Amino acid sequence: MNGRLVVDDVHVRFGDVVAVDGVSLDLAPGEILGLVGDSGCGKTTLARVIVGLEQPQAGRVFLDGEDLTALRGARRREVRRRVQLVFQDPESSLSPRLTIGQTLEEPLLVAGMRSRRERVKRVTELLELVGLPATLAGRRPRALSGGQRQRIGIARALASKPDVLVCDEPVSSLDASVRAQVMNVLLDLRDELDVSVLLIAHDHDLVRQASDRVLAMAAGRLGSPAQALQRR
Ligand SMILES: Nc1ncnc2c1ncn2[C@@H]1O[C@H](COP(=O)(O)OP(=O)(O)OP(=O)(O)O)[C@@H](O)[C@H]1O
Repeated sequence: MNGRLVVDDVHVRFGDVVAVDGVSLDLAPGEILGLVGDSGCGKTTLARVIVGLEQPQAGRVFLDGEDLTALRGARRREVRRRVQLVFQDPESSLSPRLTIGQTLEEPLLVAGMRSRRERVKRVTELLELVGLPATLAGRRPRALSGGQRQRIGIARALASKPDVLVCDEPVSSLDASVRAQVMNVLLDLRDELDVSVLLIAHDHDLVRQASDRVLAMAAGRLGSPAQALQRR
């Protein structure tokens, strides 16, 4: 089973600010690992390093034994697609000009899926995976609710069939009433697709309920094992 993610002693600083200060963690295949911590403790920076949007000054990230920080060119793109980020704010991460279908087709095109018929079929599958009707494909983001938009954000991350999803505050922009629904989508996906999930949020209760294991981050570092909360 794929999806073992190992973060090994990652350091990131922005000028004088130490954002991530020697973080190591291990996400097992199919595991949901929670990461909690106050605003500014470095969670988003760590997420960006893991998905390759930020280059660490030191440390490495391995996916199934392969060092993601050392990969270049086509191999980098190939392995990178296996680790996808679900953004916090679907409002700003979805293009208002594109229909939902076009948004979901984009990563399929990048992955080389040339046949339009295949893409349309896959878009329908992706919508189904996140519990949305195929008819939404023709709509634009503004016609959708916040919860539906975040489901589209998750579907887009799933388009390239990743082994790892990094979810950075996936429900914090949503109303309390729809948070549980969107969290359930993530939990179902883990069971259905065997995807590993790094679930980042400041809401301890939400993370504890959804995760197999929870790590706490403060001032760029992970807490001692005594601070880590175990659900099982
Ligand atoms: N691009 C950047 N340039 C300069 N400083 C940055 C940059 N990105 C993050 N920082 C700083 O690094 C520290 C960690 O920020 P980060 O966004 O990773 O924390 P966070 O825990 O995700 O917070 P939040 O929950 O508010 O997003 C903060 O002090 C932040 O101001």
